[in-house]
Amino acid sequence: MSQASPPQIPVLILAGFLGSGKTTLLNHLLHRGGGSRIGAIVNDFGAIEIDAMAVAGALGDSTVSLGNGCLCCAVDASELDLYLDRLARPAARIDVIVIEASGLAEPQELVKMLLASENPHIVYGGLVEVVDAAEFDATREKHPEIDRHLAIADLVVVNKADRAADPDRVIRLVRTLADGAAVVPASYGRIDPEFLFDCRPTEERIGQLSFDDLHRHEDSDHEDSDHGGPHEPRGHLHSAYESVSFTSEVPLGPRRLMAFLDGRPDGLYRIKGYVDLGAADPRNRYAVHAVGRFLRFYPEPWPPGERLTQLVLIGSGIDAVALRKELEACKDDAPHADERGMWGVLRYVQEQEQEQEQEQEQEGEGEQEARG
Ligand SMILES: Nc1nc2c(ncn2[C@@H]2O[C@H](COP(=O)(O)OP(=O)(O)OP(=O)(O)O)[C@@H](O)[C@H]2O)c(=O)[nH]1
Repeated sequence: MSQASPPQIPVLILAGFLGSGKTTLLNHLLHRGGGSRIGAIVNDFGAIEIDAMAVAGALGDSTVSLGNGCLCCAVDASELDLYLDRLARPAARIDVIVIEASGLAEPQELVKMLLASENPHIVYGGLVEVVDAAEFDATREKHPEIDRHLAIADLVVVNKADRAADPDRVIRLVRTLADGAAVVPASYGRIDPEFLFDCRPTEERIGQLSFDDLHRHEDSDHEDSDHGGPHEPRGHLHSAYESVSFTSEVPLGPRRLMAFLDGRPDGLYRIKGYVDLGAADPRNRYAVHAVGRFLRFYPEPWPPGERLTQLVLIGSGIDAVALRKELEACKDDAPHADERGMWGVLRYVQEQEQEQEQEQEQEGEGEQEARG
């Protein structure tokens, strides 16, 4: 028998602003990762673990969920270590671990936590930043810190190329900010998995991401913001954001829900979760995603046994009490569906189906482009 120690498992960090497409990309990897066994740690910002639910089906017991708050603000790395231990045990036979950060996490904090890990079975495998090409300018304007995240990335995925008015301009701009890291365009996170499994930081980059350097980044955070709670370094994106969770056993009426969504305040940047539309469609639940002004519904059959509306709303300057009250007012358990009630919802399903059809047609083309 060989005495050689088993190879260390690379741990990748998948980061990127709210709604940029991290979960979509992770799901793509899980379905298209070839023979590699992927373990995932999913960190949700909201109290309901929507992202973890979205990947759990594909992974079974190789997913670990760290909900309700940013992992980057954990007091120490011990909780993360515990989960890494679980995934890295030889019996799990995992080849690569992906940590999906919350959309408000500070990537350098996560890198620091991984570099501090004493687990001999793992090695830091690089930072992947996902960028929403359609929202990039607006996000940078609001959060100039994003530039810093790109500067420490090992791979930047410029996602939602299908939605951006001029994706090439965004790609060029990202290249100037990404400090030599690889930059690949994508739609629906469909990149060649090889990019990730090969994105180990170069020696140069390990040097760049020394503790001293990361602390330096943290110091500058403290200078440029006046937000932040007692346990959160100021300047962290999430210090300005709040999340509201809403759960209901009573279905929501489609008309009422659409009125709520159409009138959502600008500060409410992200909504995600699952909605029970009751008699309007008893067979399906509706996954809902809002990112800025973008809104989509994805109907899918209810999993056996569970019928619950679960939503997470994330925004800055939002009125949590008022939002909860508005959602309460959407409840409607009328036994018969109002025939036209679903029209408003279906408008946002249809477009997505068309997009995906177009996407499927372009898929081969896109992958070729990503390779080039
Ligand atoms: N048009 C388009 N939509 C996309 C693309 N990638 C993701 N989406 C949609 O964008 C929404 C958000 O995607 P997610 O993958 O949940 O984003 P995320 O980064 O995990 O979100 P948070 O965890 O909340 O930060 C969903 O409705 C996705 O279907 C893309 O390339 N093009």
